[in-house]
Amino acid sequence: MLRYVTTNPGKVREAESYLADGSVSQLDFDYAEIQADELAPIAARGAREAYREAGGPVLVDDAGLFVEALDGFPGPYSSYVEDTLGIDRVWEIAEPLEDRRAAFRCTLAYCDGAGFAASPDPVDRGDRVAAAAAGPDDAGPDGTPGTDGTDSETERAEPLPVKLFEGYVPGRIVAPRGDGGFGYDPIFEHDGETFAEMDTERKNAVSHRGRALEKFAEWYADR
Ligand SMILES: O=c1nc[nH]c2c1ncn2[C@H]1C[C@H](O)[C@@H](COP(=O)(O)OP(=O)(O)OP(=O)(O)O)O1
Repeated sequence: MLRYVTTNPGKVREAESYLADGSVSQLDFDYAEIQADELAPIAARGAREAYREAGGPVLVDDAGLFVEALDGFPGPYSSYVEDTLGIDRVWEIAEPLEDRRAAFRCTLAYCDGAGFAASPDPVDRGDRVAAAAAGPDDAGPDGTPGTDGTDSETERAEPLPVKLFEGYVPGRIVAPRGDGGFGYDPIFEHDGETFAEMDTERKNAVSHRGRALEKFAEWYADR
């Protein structure tokens, strides 16, 4: 059973349509998020921690809103900024900007305790630490074992391999509109509609999470 690791029910709702019925369940686990400028190392670390917690395959979803004229703020800190300022005040910060272009980004990190380069023998998966690297197409710098050093919480010689999938959607920050979705959806407009004005199916067809899930689902089915 694959566990989709998040405390956010909005993410689960969107992920469900990409993951076959009954093959995945939510793991409501609040892994420690490291401080980093990019989502990939945060998601990769989270996936290793969640794998140890779950004892089986996990998919971690780390996402954020990046405002161009604010040098990517709030980016990896989107969750903290939503909880502290809230989206109305993020709109107030963006309103005076001439250029309100922004993007949502999502990184999915998959970890099952095995490597991914060679086709792994399912019987041999267990607790083995494989040295195989994540594929170059979808991997960020942290997808390759050894790049973030030894995990201090364990005695492992190498960090567990993690496979990364990234999704991105461009748009712009607008005054809040719509009741659907979650998080920053009411202030993020894509193609004339805010994400909060779209239903889940329409949002998935264009969103950062939809793109990342599509890549993951394709790889997962063929692995
Ligand atoms: O499609 C989206 N539509 C609107 N807002 C979104 C979206 N995707 C991410 N976001 C915002 C919500 C949160 O402020 C932050 C994600 O933070 P992030 O740490 O990945 O997730 P989280 O704290 O909500 O739950 P968890 O870490 O348990 O998965 O970006």
